[in-house]
Amino acid sequence: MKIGLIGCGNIGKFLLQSLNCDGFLPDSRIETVYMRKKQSFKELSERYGSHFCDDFGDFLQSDIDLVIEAATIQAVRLYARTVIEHGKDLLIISVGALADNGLFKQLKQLSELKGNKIHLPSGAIGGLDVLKATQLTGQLESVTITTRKPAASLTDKAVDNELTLFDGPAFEAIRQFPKNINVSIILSLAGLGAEKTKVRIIADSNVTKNIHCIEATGPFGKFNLNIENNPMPNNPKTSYLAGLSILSTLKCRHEALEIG
Ligand SMILES: NC(=O)C1=CN([C@@H]2O[C@H](COP(=O)(O)OP(=O)(O)OC[C@H]3O[C@@H](n4cnc5c(N)ncnc54)[C@H](O)[C@@H]3O)[C@@H](O)[C@H]2O)C=CC1
Ligand SMILES: O=C([O-])CC(=O)C(=O)O
Repeated sequence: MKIGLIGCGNIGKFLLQSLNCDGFLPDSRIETVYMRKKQSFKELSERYGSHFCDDFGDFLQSDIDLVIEAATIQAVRLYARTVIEHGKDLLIISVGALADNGLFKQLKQLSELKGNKIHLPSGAIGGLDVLKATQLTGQLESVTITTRKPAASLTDKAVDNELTLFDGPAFEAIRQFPKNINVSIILSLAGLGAEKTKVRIIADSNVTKNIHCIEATGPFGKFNLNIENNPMPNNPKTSYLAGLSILSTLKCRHEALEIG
């Protein structure tokens, strides 16, 4: 699989290392990277063996089948349509962009029309299989996620113990915390939507991990998931699992046997 990557930050470099240097998926390689800091091209290209470019047209013309977005919600708004219009599959990790129902529908319709796939990995959480199964049959009544991160990842304010920064629906949570609560939107897409999915965000001066606690209830029963994620070394806002979930999504893409 020939991959194009948008964004070369924390997750982007993790993917370059995993695919191009460590060979975790022997049939997949990042061929081209679109990023804006031209001064790092030479060094990065020597390290990872990919072609780096700052012209989006050149990026799309390069020999790639699938584009991975690992940048920002704004980058999804800017580039997702064009990627699909050019007949490429797309994997989005800044999935918070899809809280915008209009954009979500547009991308879905466009990919159906072009015969391309859009992959939305589970990111820094799990349990989406439970939400999808229960939602499909009207068995899901409530979904809540409580996210607790080291205070400095969420606020400049001094926090003594803990401070609840947000308590409300997912669509508003992602508007206020676009770099910290993409997980609430993948939950919304799998379950009850961004208006009914409830979110609490807590800045905690006593934790070093990114902790997500998910509760779902309905006639099916009750579901609880508590995940304590180690952060990525260079961006403590982002959990290591988010990068791993992209590798897993890539691996499953063409497999005959599907688990879960
Ligand atoms: N779905 C999930 O569970 C998770 C999603 N994320 C999201 O994944 C994304 C990437 O995370 P990190 O790598 O940790 O962030 P990062 O901040 O380390 O890297 C993002 C990179 O994208 C670049 N960038 C920004 N706008 C761009 C544009 N228009 N075109 C090209 N490059 C652009 C930045 O210069 C930066 O180098 C973020 O949006 C983050 O919020 C992070 C963790 C979990
Ligand atoms: O990485 C995490 O734990 C969650 C996160 O930043 C996000 O959902 O945007």
